[in-house]
Amino acid sequence: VRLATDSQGRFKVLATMRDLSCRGPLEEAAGSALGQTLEIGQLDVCDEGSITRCLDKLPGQYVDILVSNAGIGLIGPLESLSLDDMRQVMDTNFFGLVQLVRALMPAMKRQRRGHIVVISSIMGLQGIMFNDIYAASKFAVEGFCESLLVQALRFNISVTLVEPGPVTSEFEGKLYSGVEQVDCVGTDPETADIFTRIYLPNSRVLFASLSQSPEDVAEHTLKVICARRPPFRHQTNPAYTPMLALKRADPSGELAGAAFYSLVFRHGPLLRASLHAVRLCRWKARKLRKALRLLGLS
Ligand SMILES: NC(=O)C1=CN([C@@H]2O[C@H](COP(=O)(O)OP(=O)(O)OC[C@H]3O[C@@H](n4cnc5c(N)ncnc54)[C@H](OP(=O)(O)O)[C@@H]3O)[C@@H](O)[C@H]2O)C=CC1
Ligand SMILES: CC1=C(/C=C/C(C)=C/C=C/C(C)=C/C=O)C(C)(C)CCC1
Repeated sequence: VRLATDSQGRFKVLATMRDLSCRGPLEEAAGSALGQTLEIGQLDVCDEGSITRCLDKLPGQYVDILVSNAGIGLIGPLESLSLDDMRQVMDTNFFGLVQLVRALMPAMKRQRRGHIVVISSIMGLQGIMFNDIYAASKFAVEGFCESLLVQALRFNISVTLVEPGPVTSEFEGKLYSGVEQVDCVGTDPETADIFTRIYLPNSRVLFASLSQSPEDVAEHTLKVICARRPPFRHQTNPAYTPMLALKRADPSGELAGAAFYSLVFRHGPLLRASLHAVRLCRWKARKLRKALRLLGLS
């Protein structure tokens, strides 16, 4: 919708979803752009036939820009997760992207033009406890794109990984409802305790304090799409810069491991207090911005 309602009218968007009966909210958000600069198509990234049918509707099976966004999360102790659920994550987040790129890249190569924009995650760069499979799927995405990049550049195709931290979408709610079903079956009591008493409360506070809106991520995505020389990686949340700096500072991985261990097991109260403080500052900043707007000062 952000692209389709671009004030300069630069984009014609084919927005896709796997279940077209859910298109109501998208149609509403698109408003007058619907049928003009925004069309809706069916596409399930896990279904090759659906990808082919969708692309067959495009002239020359070509798009200038692919934004690959479909993704699902999975949290919990490894022992309580089913292999089927793990495969579903890899199928959607990784093989879904692979299938899309494989289907779209030949036309981009023929045109010697295109931009592949992939919504990855900060977890494509740094693993987080109890997100083992989700992080693995995003690491796979990053390795795939990194390998593809040089060949793509030869054909004048740009590749960009957009790497958000937590985002306030339906993603978080889906994660937690999945956890209620998992109920830590098959895990030892100590691990179950770490997950339910340490990870979950910290993760909820972290989402509440540091998350971005989907609209904000959309603005970042628009920015990389419009860049004269699109970056290969683009992180959308500066709050995660220190976490990534630890990794860069010590390639052995020891520093990052020790820092996470301390945050989780030694300085939990400090972590939560800092996150609450961040949340308060953000709330105050929002209030201030609103007041300035009301006074006509911004
Ligand atoms: N929310 C977050 O904290 C973060 C999210 N991300 C990434 O951002 C992207 C968007 O997630 P977000 O909007 O937050 O989460 P949502 O759960 O709100 O949206 C994910 C979307 O992916 C769609 N989807 C899932 N499986 C398929 C499939 N097989 N084919 C087509 N579409 C599918 C879902 O459709 P349906 O409604 O049919 O299930 C849903 O619309 C994901 O790649 C995610 O990994 C990255 C960093 C943080
Ligand atoms: C950083 C951090 C934590 C959790 C981070 C989370 C939960 C990040 C979620 C990111 C998402 C959802 C990315 C989606 O792709 C802990 C373990 C609570 C404590 C230690 C520091």
